[in-house]
Amino acid sequence: MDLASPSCGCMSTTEHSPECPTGFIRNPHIARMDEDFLYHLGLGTKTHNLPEMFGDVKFVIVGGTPKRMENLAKYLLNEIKHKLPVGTQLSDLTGAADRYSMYKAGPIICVNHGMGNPSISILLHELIKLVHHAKCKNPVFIRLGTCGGLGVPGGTVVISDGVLNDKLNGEHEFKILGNVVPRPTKLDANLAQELKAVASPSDGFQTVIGKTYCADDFYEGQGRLDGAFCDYQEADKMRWLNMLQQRGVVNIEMESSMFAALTHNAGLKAGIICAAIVNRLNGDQITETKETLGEWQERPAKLLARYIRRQLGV
Ligand SMILES: O=P(O)(O)O[C@@H]1C[C@H](O)[C@@H](CO)O1
Ligand SMILES: O=c1cc[nH]c(=O)[nH]1
Repeated sequence: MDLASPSCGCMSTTEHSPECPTGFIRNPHIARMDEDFLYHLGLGTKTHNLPEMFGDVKFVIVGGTPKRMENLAKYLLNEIKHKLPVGTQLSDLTGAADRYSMYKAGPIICVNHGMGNPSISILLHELIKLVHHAKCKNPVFIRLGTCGGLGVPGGTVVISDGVLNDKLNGEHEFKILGNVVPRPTKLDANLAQELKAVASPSDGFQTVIGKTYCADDFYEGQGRLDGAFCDYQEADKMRWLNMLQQRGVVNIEMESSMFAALTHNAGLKAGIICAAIVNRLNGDQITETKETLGEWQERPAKLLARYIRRQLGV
């Protein structure tokens, strides 16, 4: 399969420059389509005026659950002091699609991605097409989530500066037409530093930067001993976790490799900021109270709000 010669003038189909003139999508078929309907978002180029609805979007925030994204949008709305048009309220913009939920807080959209790489992949294809069709200018994509920490206590905020796959390299292996197509899982280094720069010693929690290991599931894929199945021993698990730690891995979650590979392929500035909800060197079960988990999950949102306010100058 020849995937090596993009028409945009970039080095290759896997290394587009952020200034790439073709926009965010790398698909010549789309321009030939009469209509592009983003099925899982319930939005289309004919049914909706996407530039009018989303042309002002500067930040695309994704995270697992619909409720977290709705609460985040409410919080950010207040933080950036944005007033919704009179007579309107924050509501799910995905209409009848009923797969993902999307909330718009001025120049920010908050969308839930479900669990795992396949789920976030569908969403990102459609979000990347959305910002393309809406003609958004330099939107920044950020995944805001939870993770297992590696050698950091629960409540630590982890900013990713790279993503490793199960082969311990910085690629996501896409399966396309029966071929394995590796694409780099690169995140924006400046964005990681910008997010870290808004953390403060007075926050009452620590914020660290490190590598993220992306797993395909929560249990055996992350070396847990508490899944329905387990054919290895505690010592095997610890050997693997220690080996990951030696490679610079600070956290483990389930969407980072797809997120990094797709946003990088689109030439988008992108980053990942997560709250660790367990230190995997100490155990597997998540046993904190709902209140504690809720407070921990607000921590990355606080840093995100400071970063966005700084960018918007508000
Ligand atoms: O961002 P969230 O908290 O939804 O993501 C992590 C990774 C998995 O999707 C999920 C597993 O509990 O949490
Ligand atoms: O341990 C954890 C916690 C949250 N999400 C994960 O994928 N793993």
